[in-house]
Amino acid sequence: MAGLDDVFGDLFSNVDGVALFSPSGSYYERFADLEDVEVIVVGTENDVGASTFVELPLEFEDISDRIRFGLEGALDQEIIDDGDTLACATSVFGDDIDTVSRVRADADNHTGIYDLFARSRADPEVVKSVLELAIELGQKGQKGKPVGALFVVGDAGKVMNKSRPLSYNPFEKSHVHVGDPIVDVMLKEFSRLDGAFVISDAGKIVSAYRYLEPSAEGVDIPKGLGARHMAGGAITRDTNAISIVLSESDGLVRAFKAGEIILEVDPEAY
Ligand SMILES: Nc1ncnc2c1ncn2[C@@H]1O[C@H](COP(=O)(O)OP(=O)(O)OP(=O)(O)O)[C@@H](O)[C@H]1O
Ligand SMILES: [Mn+2]
Repeated sequence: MAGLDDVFGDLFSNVDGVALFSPSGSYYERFADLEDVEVIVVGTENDVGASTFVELPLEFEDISDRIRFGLEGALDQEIIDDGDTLACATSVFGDDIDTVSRVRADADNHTGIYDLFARSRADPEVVKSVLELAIELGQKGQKGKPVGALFVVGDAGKVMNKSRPLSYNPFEKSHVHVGDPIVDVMLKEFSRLDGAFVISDAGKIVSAYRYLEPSAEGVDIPKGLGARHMAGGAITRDTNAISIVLSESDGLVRAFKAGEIILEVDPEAY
């Protein structure tokens, strides 16, 4: 099998580092004695107590999203340099690591998936909570029926200025935050209603029922998507908010930042 080692060995020869995605403790330990190899652990939790760690907001089902998040995070945290080549080891089929990808960290080829969480106006935990809520809503729907929803997160003052109420605001005088289980139930209940939810940087629900009126000029959203996605994308170009949109028609959750679509996830995969 020496021949195969030569061929597959190219995948990890001369790499600048190894990124282990959610390794088990025993897997991680096997790297401890290797010399001259920088080991970066990427995962939703640092179970193995690695000293170099990039936290994932969720275990991205899409492998390229998972790897991009890890590399963009490692670049941002200055763990690796632009142009470094990494062997990224992750699991595709089961719980154990079964796949190695050789990937070059290219700062110019920046998807913004890490920035969406770590470099948005809103608190990363707030972005994560809203994304989880949208995924859950996509899985369950409202009383079994598919439901759509639009969450605009961060820079709430400006978002309020670029929108108008469709109805009375049920959150008018309340001081409630996303992530609170009762609030999550309320948000799911109100998702039947028209318009957008506006959420502050700190996660306070500022309003429901907002009709967004951003200028949609020059905003590029995937073909086939309608007014909800157009408004959700455009508001993130006119303000420093990000938006998370659940589509009633195709069931996918999409995130927008700076007028661009950054992430697309299928709730059924979680
Ligand atoms: N500018 C807007 N601001 C807030 N909500 C909006 C806006 N435009 C549309 N919506 C909401 O989106 C809903 C669906 O509109 P539409 O079908 O055109 O969007 P879509 O992008 O195709 O979304 P979906 O994939 O869920 O159908 C509307 O009923 C309304 O509640
Ligand atoms: Mn539609």
